[in-house]
Amino acid sequence: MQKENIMDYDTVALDEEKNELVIIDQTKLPGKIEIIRLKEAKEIWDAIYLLKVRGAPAIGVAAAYGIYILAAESSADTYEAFYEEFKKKKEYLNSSRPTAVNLSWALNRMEQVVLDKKELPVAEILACLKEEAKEIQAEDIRVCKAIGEYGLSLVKPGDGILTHCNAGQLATSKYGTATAPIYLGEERGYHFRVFADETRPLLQGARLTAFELQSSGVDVTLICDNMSSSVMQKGWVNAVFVGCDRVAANGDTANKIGTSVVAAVADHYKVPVYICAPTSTIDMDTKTGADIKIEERPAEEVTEMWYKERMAPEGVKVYNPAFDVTDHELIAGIVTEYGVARAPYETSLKEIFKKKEEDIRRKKNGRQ
Ligand SMILES: CSC[C@@H](O)[C@@H](O)C(=O)COP(=O)(O)O
Repeated sequence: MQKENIMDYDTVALDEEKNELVIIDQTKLPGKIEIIRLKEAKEIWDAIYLLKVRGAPAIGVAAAYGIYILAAESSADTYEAFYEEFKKKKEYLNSSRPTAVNLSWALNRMEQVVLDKKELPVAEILACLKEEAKEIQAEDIRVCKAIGEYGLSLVKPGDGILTHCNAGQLATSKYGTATAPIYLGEERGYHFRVFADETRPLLQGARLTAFELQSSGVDVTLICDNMSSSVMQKGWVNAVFVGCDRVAANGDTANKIGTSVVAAVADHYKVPVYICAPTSTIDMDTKTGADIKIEERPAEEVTEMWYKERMAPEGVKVYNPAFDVTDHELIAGIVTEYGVARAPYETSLKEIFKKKEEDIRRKKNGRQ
């Protein structure tokens, strides 16, 4: 049955009975809320590549359910055959998009289950895989909420907040990352004034962020990407909150193309830029932003997508990187579920991971 509000839908879900991945087709938003069901490897790969499901954490959750669904269809009767098939499917899904580290992070976590449960029959390994995928999603919700609390401590009621792309509920399982402080603040009467960059070329800010914030009753104003300087110059922005696709060990951050422009402008106007980053998006194996692979996407996204008529001359050269890297020097803080990391990030991010390890150890001991 059609629900009234986009916020009442799950961005990503598993239909356990039918063994299908259920997602909102985000390419149809905001015009149409269309729920689609996926089962085949190619369908899941396409959904991620074509941005039907997008945003680093949501991609991770979709990949976790996706690999479980594919594994559950396996007819392999030995562990070796099952694992061989699993690895091929995992590599295939992992090739759908290169920049958001949550994709490989979630798939590696799922593979670890297959390795750890080696001694069990395949049917039991499958049950463990399903639990792990569900836990990845449940964790995503807890993590976003914690990021929201830490983010909220950085702003005050009535503040103007600018965001770029969509790091909202539609990019996660709930709350979003960059929007989590906004949603929690809204519940507590902070009444932020939010500016959402439209985010060319695919308009995630206009189609998704403005849509979900407006649907939640948040005071949101849509601006074109070239207007951030104007609103900051007027003193309307107290902080920038953005999400990320991969944070390197030195704090350099890849996020949607245009984020580094916003950060450079914010630096000029002395507006702090906060990167809202679940630890699943922090890649300590990547030293600096220069080591992050930036996805390049088809020229048509720039020249014709979303337009009734072509917006550029036929045959014109187009450069269409989907992400850019914001230098760590432009970042005031990296807001994680374990607190806010500040420069120097090499040290503070290590401290964040230490807290995470302690937390995992504590929880494991509590269960024993
Ligand atoms: C919480 S989502 C963080 C990022 O993934 C988001 O800001 C972003 O850049 C999304 O890009 P997209 O190409 O739409 O997947």
